[in-house]
Amino acid sequence: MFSRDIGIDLGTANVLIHVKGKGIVLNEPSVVAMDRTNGRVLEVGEEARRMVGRTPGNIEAIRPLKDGVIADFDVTEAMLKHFINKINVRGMFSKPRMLICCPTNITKVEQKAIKEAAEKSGGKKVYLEEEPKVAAIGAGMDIFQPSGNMVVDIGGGTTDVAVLSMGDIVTAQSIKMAGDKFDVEILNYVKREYKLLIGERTAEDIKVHVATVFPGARNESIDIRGRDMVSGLPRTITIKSEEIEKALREAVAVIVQAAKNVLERTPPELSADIIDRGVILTGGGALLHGIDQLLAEELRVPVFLADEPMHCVAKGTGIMLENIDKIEKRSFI
Ligand SMILES: Nc1ncnc2c1ncn2[C@@H]1O[C@H](COP(=O)(O)OP(=O)(O)OP(=O)(O)O)[C@@H](O)[C@H]1O
Repeated sequence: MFSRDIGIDLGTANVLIHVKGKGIVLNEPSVVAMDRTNGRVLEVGEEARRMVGRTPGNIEAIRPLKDGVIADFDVTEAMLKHFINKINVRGMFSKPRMLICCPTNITKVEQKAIKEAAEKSGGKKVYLEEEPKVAAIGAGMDIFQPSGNMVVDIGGGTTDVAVLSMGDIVTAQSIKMAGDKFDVEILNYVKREYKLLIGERTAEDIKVHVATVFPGARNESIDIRGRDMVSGLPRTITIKSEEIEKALREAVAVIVQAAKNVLERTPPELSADIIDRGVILTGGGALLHGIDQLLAEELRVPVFLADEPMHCVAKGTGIMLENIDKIEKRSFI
């Protein structure tokens, strides 16, 4: 009988749960729909996401995690409980141990808040681990050798850049520039250039279907609908890849700079390893068209996109859970 320890990638955009021996059993957006009048939770995850920007006055679709930290503790707790109940932890033989991934720069208070929410949701013992480390493991890097490995994990709320060696982070930087901010940049561009108001979901569609961040690398277009700011009426416009490349230029420059900062602080022996092994990109933001080419050009090292980049952290928790007994002996957050 396998033990039911579980790993959770508690992300700003998505929550993934990995059960030891089973793999990824849950992958849902981090969204909760609530009735404002009585505080009741109406929907969680995919169902709630469909409501974003489409709710009547008394219903609110909330994203309880913002910039990779807990913005609304009670709602985060309700969301975690819902997801954990969904995978039926309580029906398990015994309470599971939980390994939860969080960004590198969250405060002790925020760490405690995440742990408490997981314990209240049925965790016997809850461990927290830093996201870039687990992402690197999930991407297949052997970070336990005395050699340099560099990972750039671009999520919804945060981008974590880290150089790892011998199982630990040597240099790292976590910035609040990632997928969500790309959406905001696109939304603002459309507002500025076309005087058209669009929603978050539409901005994300543009990012996924036509965006590129490497000049000339993509040539797509998409028809989008929104509300004309002057007439107040619905209007359709066509957006091209080259426009979005310009709209995202400043935002991606911030990520490039963070990667450069980390490389500048990396000991020379480890830098040499990174030239040989390259940089691995993980997280949903790594799927942004052209980001691998742009980073390779700017950093002058090979850059690789991980297999299934959005699953790396959850897969990494699975690998770490295999070694949970060793992990238990170490001092954890
Ligand atoms: N094909 C794509 N192109 C560009 N961006 C994408 C694509 N697919 C997903 N994304 C973006 O990836 C982001 C979500 O990634 P992910 O699930 O790794 O984040 P997260 O782990 O929830 O966030 P964080 O690590 O900040 O807590 C969203 O902003 C989403 O729009």
